[in-house]
Amino acid sequence: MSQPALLVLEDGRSFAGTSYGATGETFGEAVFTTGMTGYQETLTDPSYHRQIVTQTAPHIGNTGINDEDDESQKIWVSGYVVRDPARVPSNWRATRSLDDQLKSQGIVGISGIDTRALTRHLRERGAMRAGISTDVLDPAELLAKVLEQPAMAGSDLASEVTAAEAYVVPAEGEKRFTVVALDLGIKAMTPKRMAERGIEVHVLPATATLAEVLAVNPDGIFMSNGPGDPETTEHPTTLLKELLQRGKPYFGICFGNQVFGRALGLGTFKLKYGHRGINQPVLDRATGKVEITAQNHGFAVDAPLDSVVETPYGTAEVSHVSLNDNVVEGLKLTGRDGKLLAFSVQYHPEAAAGPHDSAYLFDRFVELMEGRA
Ligand SMILES: NC(=O)CC[C@H](N)C(=O)O
Repeated sequence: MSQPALLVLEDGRSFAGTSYGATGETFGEAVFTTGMTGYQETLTDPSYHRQIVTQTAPHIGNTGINDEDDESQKIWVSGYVVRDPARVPSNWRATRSLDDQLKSQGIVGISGIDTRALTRHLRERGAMRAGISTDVLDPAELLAKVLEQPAMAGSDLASEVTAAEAYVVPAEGEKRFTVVALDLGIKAMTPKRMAERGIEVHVLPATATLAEVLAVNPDGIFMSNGPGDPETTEHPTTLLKELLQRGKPYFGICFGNQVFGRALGLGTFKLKYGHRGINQPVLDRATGKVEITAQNHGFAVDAPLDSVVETPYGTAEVSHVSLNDNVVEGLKLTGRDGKLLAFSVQYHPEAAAGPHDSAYLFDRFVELMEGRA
């Protein structure tokens, strides 16, 4: 029997629907993602920790859940909003239904609401705190609880998702390089993309010290995606400054782009409703090429697109830009001789899910470590 459920946003807008996944109550920042496929990767991306995710695609769950596509050990979204869930999953890899997976992991969701109206509301008013409940069906009562929740701005969440212990992802084939990857909420596909290129990846917890990083004797440093406000990344930012000072090649993705920006002396700010989906156009300013990218970010680096910033480590510039709204999508650092020293992107070249246009960035990291970039 389906049970009624209620979604309430912090500005008082509410949507009555049907329970989906687990019953109970949950809170988080309401955001939307436009990916028509890849919900399994979305749900298990640690960057979605403490967010209630709405899928703009109306039919979700069609391909069920399989044993291959998880990006981490569990589902991280705090709540899930779907217009019209599949009643029967159908895919040769599916081992269970999305509904069962949400239930077994205690993820509270809601279905049968007008997700177009919700998305338009979030686009106009901005991402905001929200709650879903099957216990409290009175909007005013649930709103009072929503208003007690912490805001995403100022939230330090990487410590809640990072690995407890360091681990190694071995290189596939011949080992060519050793990289330290600081886990701020890393997705499984990221070390895999490096391993495929002969990189042995030492994934270290977000709290790793400079001494612990140097003990690995890495050829390069990587910082991952992750949840929360980049203004709270004091430790990784200081660590990165120390590593750039030592001339270590660096590659960062998403949160790792924001940490890089902060290490270079740039600020970060919260976007109104962020970029989430797998069809986001980005311009590579050096080549004029457009990449269609996977994205999931609510914050961005604050820099004029034509800025050339002299830093203690080299010259920093904006390398990539969003063609939807001109948000900074990548940074690069070059030395006096014009050679690349470090770079990062705000989007997801590991492409899980998403198009593979940006895979060249992992090759660029290899070239950087080879001294050929
Ligand atoms: N996927 C990410 O790394 C997101 C980074 C950061 N938490 C943001 O929302 O912008």
